[in-house]
Amino acid sequence: MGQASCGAPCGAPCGAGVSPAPEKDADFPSKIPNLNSKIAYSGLLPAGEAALQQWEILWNQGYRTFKWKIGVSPIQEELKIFHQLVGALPKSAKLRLDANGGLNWQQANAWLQECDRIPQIEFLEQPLPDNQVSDMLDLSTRYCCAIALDESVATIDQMQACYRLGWRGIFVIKPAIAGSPSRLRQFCQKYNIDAVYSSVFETAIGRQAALQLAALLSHPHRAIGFGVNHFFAEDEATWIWQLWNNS
Ligand SMILES: O=C(O)CCC(=O)c1ccccc1C(=O)O
Repeated sequence: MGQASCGAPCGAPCGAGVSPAPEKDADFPSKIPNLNSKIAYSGLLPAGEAALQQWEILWNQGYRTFKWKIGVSPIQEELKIFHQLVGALPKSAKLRLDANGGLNWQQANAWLQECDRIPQIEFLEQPLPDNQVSDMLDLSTRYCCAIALDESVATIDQMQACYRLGWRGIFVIKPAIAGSPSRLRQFCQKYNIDAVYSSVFETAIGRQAALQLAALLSHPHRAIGFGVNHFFAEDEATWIWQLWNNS
């Protein structure tokens, strides 16, 4: 769990412990049985300038947390779009930045400096390549902005290794690739992991299984990363639900 203040030198309120505002479940009522819970979804934005148009469409569908990919174009270009995006987003919105391990040390520091000035930023995800966990631990002590690990914690063994190394920040968990659901449940519950459950664009069946785990184990104040259906030409969840209810 995040704490109220991180002790970083900026003195600003720390994002790590701040609960995102309660959100409307974007897929509510769910087309999948037994998933009509109050879990909020994070809407995935396209990389680059396209995000400037897309966020509002998702906002109007009920999304209040968004994820934007960074580390794709030159940093100065991305920072410019980032400031436009943050300026356009309502103050109550939350924005997650996902670098997919695409930044170097200097760029990660530059992004975190920017993030520390912007309260809407919920976290920066996987700033450095997956094998640079010690450097990400180091980064997490330098800034208020929370950091999430994703590629570094792809499997349960990796989650355990990072926990042993001292990682107490956010774990982005992809149930479809993590491994045994019962081991995953044990790990999350035993160590009270600050978990963000997230999609890997799985099939409708994989999505249903992942959402069930997410409903059980997700940090209650964090949106889950399953707001991805707009990236598919067809809504598989609808398709499979119709298949099962064709009587
Ligand atoms: O996590 C989310 O919010 C959306 C899902 C997402 O970003 C994603 C989807 C498929 C494969 C990799 C990733 C990723 O987190 O990098």
